[in-house]
Amino acid sequence: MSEPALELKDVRKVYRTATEEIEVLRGINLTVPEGELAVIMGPSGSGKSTLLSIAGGLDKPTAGRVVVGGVDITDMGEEELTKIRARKIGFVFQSFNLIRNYTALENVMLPLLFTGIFDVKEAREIAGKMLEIVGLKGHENKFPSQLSGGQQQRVAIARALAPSPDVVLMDEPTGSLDVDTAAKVLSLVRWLNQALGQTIIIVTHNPEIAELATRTFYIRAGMIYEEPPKKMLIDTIRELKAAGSLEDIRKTQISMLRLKAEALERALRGGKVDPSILEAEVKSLERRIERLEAYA
Ligand SMILES: Nc1ncnc2c1ncn2[C@@H]1O[C@H](COP(=O)(O)OP(=O)(O)OP(=O)(O)O)[C@@H](O)[C@H]1O
Repeated sequence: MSEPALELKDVRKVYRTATEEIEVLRGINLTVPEGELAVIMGPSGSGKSTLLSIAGGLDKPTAGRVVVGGVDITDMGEEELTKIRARKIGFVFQSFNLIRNYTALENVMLPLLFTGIFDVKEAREIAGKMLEIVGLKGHENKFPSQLSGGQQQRVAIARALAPSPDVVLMDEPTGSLDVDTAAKVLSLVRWLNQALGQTIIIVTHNPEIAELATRTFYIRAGMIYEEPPKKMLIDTIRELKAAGSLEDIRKTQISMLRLKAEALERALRGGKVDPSILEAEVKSLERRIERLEAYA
């Protein structure tokens, strides 16, 4: 049984300026089960970025609850939230947001170190594997300025996925890329969702991105609506089954998930993690491992 990777319960957001109040979100109920690739569309100014910031714990709702991987993050303080975000939520932005004077490998290592559960050696190992998975083997020591736009976005995707978060949130991930590069990045995103079982939520204007979705939502006038499911991604799944390296990548992902579970248990023994939160985290990791083993 899939559990929700993300739940928004009656989320409201009101922005107050000196002269007016804008109610951008008017009671959003959204459940994205584990393993889905959900796309949220909507016109400019409809509140897509606001929704994503709230889902990712970067901003607080005016009312309502936000639950990520079984953990309610709504009222968490900034210190706890920073670590929870690093372990449970990955972000990919339109403008890549890589650190200029860090190499590709160091950029991917950074969120792993922020989790507070991995040491430098483990972070380096996982970061190297993730860069390989996104097709950037051999580029580990390059700085962002030495990489193309598409390569930089792949580093950002590796960075978001490296801690095996419950959910990866992407805000217009191809908005800065030309058409061909965008298509390549999108097929990588779809492939990562299918191969790794990674839950991904994308907000976008671009109707082409909705073609990738296992679920499509529209946001309009502060409310969210789900579109009926489109065709299954049968061709992609066939394609993926035919790919020789898929098995190896799933094994790599399983080993990364196990490493994270071990690191969490170590952190618990060291008193670094709240035990009530840890239980939900370890369970969600176990479910992902089971799902990946079942694919094989
Ligand atoms: N910090 C803020 N203070 C006041 N109003 C804000 C703030 N952030 C966003 N808004 C307003 O909230 C509304 C929703 O903005 P948001 O960026 O979430 O929309 P969006 O759907 O992501 O738009 P786009 O597709 O153009 O990026 C807009 O009217 C915007 O002006």
